[in-house]
Amino acid sequence: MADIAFESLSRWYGETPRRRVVLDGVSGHIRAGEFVVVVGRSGSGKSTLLNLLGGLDRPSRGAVRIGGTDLAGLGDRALTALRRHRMGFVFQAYNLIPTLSVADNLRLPLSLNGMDDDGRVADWLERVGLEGRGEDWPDRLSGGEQQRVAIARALIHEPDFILADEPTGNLDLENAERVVSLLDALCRAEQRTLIMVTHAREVVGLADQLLTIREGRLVEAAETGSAGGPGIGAAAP
Ligand SMILES: Nc1ncnc2c1ncn2[C@@H]1O[C@H](COP(=O)(O)OP(=O)(O)OP(=O)(O)O)[C@@H](O)[C@H]1O
Repeated sequence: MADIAFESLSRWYGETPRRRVVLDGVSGHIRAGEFVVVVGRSGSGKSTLLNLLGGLDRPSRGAVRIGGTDLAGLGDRALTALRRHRMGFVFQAYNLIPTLSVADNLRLPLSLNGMDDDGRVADWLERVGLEGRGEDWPDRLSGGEQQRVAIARALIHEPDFILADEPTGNLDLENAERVVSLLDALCRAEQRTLIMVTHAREVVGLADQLLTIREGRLVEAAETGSAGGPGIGAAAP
């Protein structure tokens, strides 16, 4: 388990005079085991920040440190290894491999990490409420079911960090609530860090930390209010 620190993080595209700055010197600290929600308007830089924290992209300036290790000091192979072992990703479009069964989709991160099945696939299918569906093709599953497979796939190799980019973007309210509470519960049970980009404001109430981005900059908490408020499924006061 490790904290993530990011300092003066910037990402731009192109060169001056056409340089386009999409993330502009953002700093923060994410403690191991926290649920962090990233919100902001479309195009504000949320996915850009998530991709930098997850080592999917490299900053133009500034640093990301995971447990004190500066990602800039890692070559591409080391960065790939860090992502493979220590991170799990969940995207809006599920991104399951359509030519592999559900169970084989779950076996993929295991084999990439040199881990045996040892009942893990069946265990994770059960944890996400899909017991007995391992031999199905992904396209036989509903959107909500596919996203639950994607959650199992992101967690099965026991990563320290789960990065989720709009995981409920394609789902109706009922499935969205189920996916968010599943991710929250599964990460909290094992003290895994969960960083989620979302447009669903109701998720904010579940977060330990809220990062609000406006035009590439972090908005101070005092400007947005705290991360309190009722979450998905919370009883009305
Ligand atoms: N490869 C690229 N080249 C140029 N601009 C890019 C590139 N990738 C992203 N951008 C721009 O960076 C800005 C921030 O994009 P980002 O995907 O981080 O926004 P976002 O807040 O996640 O948006 P959304 O909520 O719509 O997904 C956008 O204006 C986008 O057009």
